[in-house]
This record gives sequence, structure tokens and C-alpha cells, in this order.
Amino acid sequence: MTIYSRNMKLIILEDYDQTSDFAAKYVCKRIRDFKPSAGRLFTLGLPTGSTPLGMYKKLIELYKQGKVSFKYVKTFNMDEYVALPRDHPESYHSFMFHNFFRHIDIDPNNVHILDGNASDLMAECQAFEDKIKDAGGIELFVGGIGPDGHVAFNEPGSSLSSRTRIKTLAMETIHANARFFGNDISKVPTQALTVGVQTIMDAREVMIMISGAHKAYALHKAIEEGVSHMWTVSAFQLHPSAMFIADEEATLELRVKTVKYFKGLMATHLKLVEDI
Ligand SMILES: N[C@@H]1[C@@H](O)[C@H](O)[C@@H](COP(=O)(O)O)O[C@@H]1O
Repeated sequence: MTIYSRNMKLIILEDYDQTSDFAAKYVCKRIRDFKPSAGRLFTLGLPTGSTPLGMYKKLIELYKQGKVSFKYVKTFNMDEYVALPRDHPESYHSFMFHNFFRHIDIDPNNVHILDGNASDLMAECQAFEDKIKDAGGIELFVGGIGPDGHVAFNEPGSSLSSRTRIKTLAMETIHANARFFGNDISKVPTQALTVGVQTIMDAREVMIMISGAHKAYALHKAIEEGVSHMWTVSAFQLHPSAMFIADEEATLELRVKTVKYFKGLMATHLKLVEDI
């Protein structure tokens, strides 16, 4: 089995630390296997949130150990708040530079994050789609999910054929994100620019990280029930190469049969990152 095999994988690991480790090693492996060069950059889609923080830390470690370079990597972030100053500590620009980009050798010109302060937000969204296309599409799109199964800011009810656009955030998301704004709901931005479900679907491979019991029902909806625009992450059931990386707690709502099946494949899945 090659890593690009056309199937859906569920990788179940013990805890958050192990999922972060696996995710980082997998990203590292994909970049290395691609053998990027000045004329052929590896395009990587990236998320924010607390879930990917551990993966970013491990990727920085792998970079410092000389196991991966981001010199020829081009990134596209999933989303950004509207009207939050770029230098606000909770903007996704600040998050990405603080937690990842400033610790690695990426060329800032190769970093793409939507500008939620652009004068023409719709033009900004279209330009972002155009840049992804010009880059030859995204090789690997990494994401997290909200407890309501949203991916990026594709809230329940989003079109599964959506592309980058302006979204009004669901109340559940505003509440979930209030912790980053001193638990003051009134300070949480209510709109965001986000890639669409279809923008992520177009990536050659999608990798979704899910951690914690509060995401367990969303993981069940993501993989055990039908594709639904009310649980936008479930769209990836139709992706030819989707990987879900979950910790034990996130599997609490899954059927025993599902968990056993995927755990039975773990020896094979662990081989994906064994040489990193
Ligand atoms: N737009 C982001 C999503 O991209 C992220 O997946 C989600 C979950 O965040 P966390 O990982 O902090 O639970 O939060 C926000 O809504």
C-alpha cells in the first residue's frame, strides 16, 4: 500500500501528543517524498486552532533536527476573521507566524493567508482561489474540526460545493472561540473568510485531526453516517484520499466495530511514518 492509495484512513492513537507526532511526521514525509525544488514547490493547506498546535511544535522540532525544510513549501491557510486587525494576537496571521512560520525556513512570500481587512472581500476570496490554482492545487490540506463538525469556517448548512467566501459564524463557533477573546462573546468576530468545502475537496490529499471527547460526536457524524452539509467534515467521505487522525477520546461515539476495524490496520498505518 502506498501513502497515496485511494482510500479513507482513520488513524487511532492514544492521546493528543501521539496524534500531533503522527500528523507532523506525515506532513514531513509527504514534503520529503515530493522532493520540492525552486521550480516545483510543495503546496500545503493549513489550519489554526488549538488542535494543530502540537503538530506545529513537532514540525518545528523536525525542522531543527534537519529532517524537513520548508524552503520550497507554499502554504495556504484555511481561514481568517473579518475586520480583526492583522496584528491582533488572535488573528490567524498572528497565530501562524507566532506558532509556526517564524520558527522555520519558509519564505514569507510563499505564505498565503486571507486578508480579512481587504477593501473588497469578495475579490480577496476569488484572488485566493486563483492563487491556489496558479500553484497547481494543494497537495495536502490539513484541517481540524469544530464540535459541530465544521471544517475551516464551513458552518453547518454550508454548501458542499462551496469555495472561498465570506461566512457568518454559527453561534456555537462564536461561543467555542470566546475562550481566545477573554471569554467575552462581544469581542469574538462574527464573520470570517474561509476556503469552501470544495476548495479542500480539490486537494490531492486531506488530513483531519480530531482530539478530545467533545469532538467525538462530530467524528461519528464524519465517518459513520452519510455525507451531510449539516456536518461539513463528512464531505471527505467522498474524497479519494482522506485521513482522519484521532485520539482515543475522540473515538468514544464510534461503534466498537469501526474502532476495531481501524485499529486492526494500525500496523500498516504506522509504517507510513516509520522512516521519519
Ligand atoms: N476555523 C477554525 C477551525 O479551522 C478549527 O478547526 C476549529 C476548531 O478549533 P480547535 O482546534 O481549537 O478546537 O476552530 C475554528 O472554528
